[in-house]
Amino acid sequence: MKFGVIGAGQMGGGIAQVAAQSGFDVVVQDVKQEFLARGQATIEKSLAKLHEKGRLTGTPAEVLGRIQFTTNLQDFADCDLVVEAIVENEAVKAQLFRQLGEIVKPEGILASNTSSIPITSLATASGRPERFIGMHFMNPVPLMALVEVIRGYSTSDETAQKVTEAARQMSKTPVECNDYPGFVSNRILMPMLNEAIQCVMEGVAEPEAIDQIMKLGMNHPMGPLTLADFIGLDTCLAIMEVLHQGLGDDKYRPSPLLRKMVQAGLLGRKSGRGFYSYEQ
Ligand SMILES: CC(=O)CC(=O)SCCNC(=O)CCNC(=O)[C@H](O)C(C)(C)COP(=O)(O)OP(=O)(O)OC[C@H]1O[C@@H](n2cnc3c(N)ncnc32)[C@H](O)[C@@H]1OP(=O)(O)O
Ligand SMILES: NC(=O)C1=CN([C@@H]2O[C@H](COP(=O)(O)OP(=O)(O)OC[C@H]3O[C@@H](n4cnc5c(N)ncnc54)[C@H](OP(=O)(O)O)[C@@H]3O)[C@@H](O)[C@H]2O)C=CC1
Repeated sequence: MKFGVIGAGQMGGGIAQVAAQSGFDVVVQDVKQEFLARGQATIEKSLAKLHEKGRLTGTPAEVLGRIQFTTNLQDFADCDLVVEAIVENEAVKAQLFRQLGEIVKPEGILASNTSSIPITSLATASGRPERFIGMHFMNPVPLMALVEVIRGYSTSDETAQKVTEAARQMSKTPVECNDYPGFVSNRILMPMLNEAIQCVMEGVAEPEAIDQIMKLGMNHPMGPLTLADFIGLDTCLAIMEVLHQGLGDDKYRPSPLLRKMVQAGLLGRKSGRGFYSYEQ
């Protein structure tokens, strides 16, 4: 299986790593060499950690050796499955899928790791809606068990079956759902994170207190504000916008504080500051 990944950010890097760990030949693309270098460094760190704990089959060098880094989309021509993990923006993703539909061999499957954007709409842009699907990995990809598999309106049974099988080969548990805004994962998770942000805005409690209450009181592994910083506040805002527009209910309105923080460039862990500060 030749496995393609577009975007070498936190999700794309993680997906490429896990695909290579499961023995696939992987090609990962990003728009600039510096983003590829950053993605490679993150993969190397994660592989070293897994190796140290005895949780890696083979050596980090063997796994890394199965990953080709490129800035050229033509390198996806002979891929059997390509997973897109670029910015959560429908117009940008649709434009990419129009190009990929022309480049990837006709029998190749195209998938999006989108958190919320309609799979059916991206499938139409790709020009191969039967061989298009949502393959939604969770962050951090090397540690999280779930892949949410989202069928678009025209996704074929064969495509769903192949992608489910690929997820299992990657030691993940695929769970299917239908194409509604935010699918299941983010329709339920993101309003909770948005509400935690609203609590900060209204002065209900300090961020640390909100996180502690949810960690100690509900046994969540991370508090909601730590998790929002981890996901990326730009991504959280983009998901809330899709929920708000797609479901047409004001209960999904993005918190004004979330909007303001994104406008200020406070994107969470990836920009060095969100609700908390991080070393870069
Ligand atoms: C937005 C979307 O569309 C969908 C989404 O993905 S939503 C986000 C979904 N994800 C979550 O909700 C994550 C919630 N958090 C968690 O489950 C946990 O905090 C976690 C699994 C991330 C970490 O587990 P934890 O028990 O808190 O332990 P923690 O000590 O932080 O990490 C465990 C180990 O894994 C390691 N680790 C963390 N990330 C790693 C990675 N990417 N690769 C390899 N190792 C990693 C840590 O270094 C740590 O190692 P040590 O034990 O040697 O210190
Ligand atoms: N963060 C999370 O927890 C999760 C995110 N997702 C989804 O995964 C996708 C990626 O998110 P995430 O990894 O967090 O985002 P990041 O910002 O970490 O990474 C996105 C990467 O894609 C690059 N990129 C942007 N546009 C293009 C393009 N046209 N072609 C190639 N590369 C491009 C970005 O470059 P640049 O820096 O220049 O923009 C960046 O390197 C989104 O759709 C998101 O909703 C899904 C599950 C969890």
